[in-house]
Amino acid sequence: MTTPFPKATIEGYPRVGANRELKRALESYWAGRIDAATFESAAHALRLETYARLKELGLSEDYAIPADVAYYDQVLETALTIGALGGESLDDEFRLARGTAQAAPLEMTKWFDTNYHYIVPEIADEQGFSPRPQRVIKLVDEARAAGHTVRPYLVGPVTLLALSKPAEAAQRQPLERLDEAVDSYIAVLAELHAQGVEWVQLAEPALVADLIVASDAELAEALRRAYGRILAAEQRPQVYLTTPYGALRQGLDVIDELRPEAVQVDLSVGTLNQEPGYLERVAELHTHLVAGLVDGRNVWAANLRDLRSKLEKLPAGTSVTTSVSLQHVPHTVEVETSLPVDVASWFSFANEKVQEVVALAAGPLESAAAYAKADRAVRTRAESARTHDRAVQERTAALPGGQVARTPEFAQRKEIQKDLGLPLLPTTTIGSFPQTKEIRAARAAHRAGTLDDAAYTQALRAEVASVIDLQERLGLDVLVHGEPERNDMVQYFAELLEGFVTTENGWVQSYGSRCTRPPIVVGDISRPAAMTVEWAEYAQSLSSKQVKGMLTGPVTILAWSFVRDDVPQSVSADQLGVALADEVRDLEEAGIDIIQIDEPALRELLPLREEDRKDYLDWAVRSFRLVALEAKPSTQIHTHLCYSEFGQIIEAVAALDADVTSIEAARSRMELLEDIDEKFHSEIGPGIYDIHSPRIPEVAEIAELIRAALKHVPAERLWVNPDCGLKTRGYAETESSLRNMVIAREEVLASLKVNAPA
Ligand code: MET
Ligand SMILES: [Zn+2]
Repeated sequence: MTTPFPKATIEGYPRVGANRELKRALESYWAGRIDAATFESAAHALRLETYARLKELGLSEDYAIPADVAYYDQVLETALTIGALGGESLDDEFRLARGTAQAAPLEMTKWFDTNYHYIVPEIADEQGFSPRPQRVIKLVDEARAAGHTVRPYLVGPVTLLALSKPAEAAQRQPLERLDEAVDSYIAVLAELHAQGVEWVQLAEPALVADLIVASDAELAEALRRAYGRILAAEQRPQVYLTTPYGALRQGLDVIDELRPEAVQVDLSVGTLNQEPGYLERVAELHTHLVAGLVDGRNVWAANLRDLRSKLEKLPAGTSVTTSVSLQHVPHTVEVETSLPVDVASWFSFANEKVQEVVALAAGPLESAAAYAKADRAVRTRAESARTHDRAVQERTAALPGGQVARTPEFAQRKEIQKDLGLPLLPTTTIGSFPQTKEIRAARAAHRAGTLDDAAYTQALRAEVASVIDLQERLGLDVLVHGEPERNDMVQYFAELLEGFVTTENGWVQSYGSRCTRPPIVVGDISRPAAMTVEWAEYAQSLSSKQVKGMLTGPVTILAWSFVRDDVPQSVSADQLGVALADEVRDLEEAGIDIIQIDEPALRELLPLREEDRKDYLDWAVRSFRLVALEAKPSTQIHTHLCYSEFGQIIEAVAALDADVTSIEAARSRMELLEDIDEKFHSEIGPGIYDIHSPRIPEVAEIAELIRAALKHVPAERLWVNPDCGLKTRGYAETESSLRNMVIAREEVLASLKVNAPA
């Protein structure tokens, strides 16, 4: 007798803890304040608390609760479980994730199109795959001892290998190792079976994306190969194959042939809009269907009646789950006591989403109260003046459609901007200077009400003055005010714009122990008053050199917030575009001649499917251009990008039409610049040193990088700057690094003059 798949489940749950208990335990352990046993027992207590809570919220059937736990990252832990990396201990995991004094950590990159970052396994040719099921068995046992029958979770073999990369000098691509990896999965599953586990979750989100390493067809073929064997194994739990984050294409037909015992599909509103007909296609599957109806990646209360009608189009007996793991949303709305009351009822965080899943599965007769509450939330939100601002809508409706362009064009602007009087190879920084303990303490005290506005402003101004003084002493050409007033480059703007709310405890895991608190776009966006002018103006008053105004661009603001689900993102992007354009105008009026609009997240929102990308890039580029559209030709507009490789979207970066583009390049040793000349017209500041490391770059190596850049970009177009902002660094290293940067620039400049034809 086998246990049937539960009627209601979720794909995953936040791991850090409602009060960020795991974060604290991790950081205490890393700092040596607690030992391994204390750490493990804190993590163990947190897991059991989570299981008990989920049960209480309604996930009471056996195997309804996923044991998707990981200390650092689920990809890394799966790789350790199948023995793809060597090592398996706690310290092995942290060594791989965080590096040591001798060894660099593994790379980290974005998990599909979310703001979660996973650890990229690097697989060496000589690395065998030896099953290490103990980690998962331990989770099963500890849950059992507490009376819970949980469902072990592993990233599936196709996704694991598609997201891995070959170790240095490895000849073989990870996906070529699929058969070996599958052997190890089979062994792990056999061990789970021996322990009496009846369901295991294998997550295969790679199937919903067009990846650079493999096309949709290739991934579907890998799926066939891998699961053909996994499902043929005799000693195994029933397989729950999940496909979150989007719609399957060819993978869906393969799954229908393979027939794992249960299959999850993402049926969120967003995915169904992208992929019309998906609901009908999945309804035809010949397996137990688990409908991912409750949207796991946003914070909006579900329209239960609408979702229930979708569920009714699926075969009788279909189970209900979330579209993706709930790890992307905060724990609970309950603790948010300072949200406006009307707004609070529109939100569902993780716990509330669990209740939605349960109510959907039970139906409107059994859960009448939940449906009535959902109806009310849907109605009041649609009717609220907070979501619909007539003036904002009229303003964006009056904008020209399609692409917009700043005039005159770049070549003419460049002539006009010569009046800025900048030297050849100008030096600058990306914006933030170290956020000192004192600044953080002042911000906390101000928040807590123990430091009044005047004293807080005074502390910030003193910091700005010292940052300006430092840059003057170092001899930088274009200065910044240092951004001490910003807790975060997105939250700062969200707090000052209409149309956003921010939470007090809405933490979500970004990576490892790192959490962020994304603001929420609730409605139409506008700018009630200038946001950055007082700081830029004050900084400019202290120097005769130009000070750059510093703005975060529309795409990055949206990428690092929870967005609306009642309008397309392009609508919010246009609204942000014109709001920030007003800020540009006010900065110009305050005498600021250089304005930087940061778009580090431009690559992040790139859709998983190839055919959706053009559309995205069109509205993304448009929103940036709206910000700069009315800028005076004499105003030099900069942009800054980092955090990813931009090769794939380099044309869109060029299309931003900034006058100067600074871009992360030090780690790839200027590779990016190889064919930049044909694709790019603007001036460019490839990051000349890596700010992610405390290491102080030497003059010679910076000079070498500048020379490497000069091979691809003429001196008239080249800027010299670090890779990114300096807010995570200390002052001592910042000062030495920037000093070396300025000296290196002088050296290169001198040799250019010597070599120049008379
Ligand atoms: N202006 C910002 C800073 O310097 C840009 C950061 S990009 C992640 O911090
Ligand atoms: Zn950056």
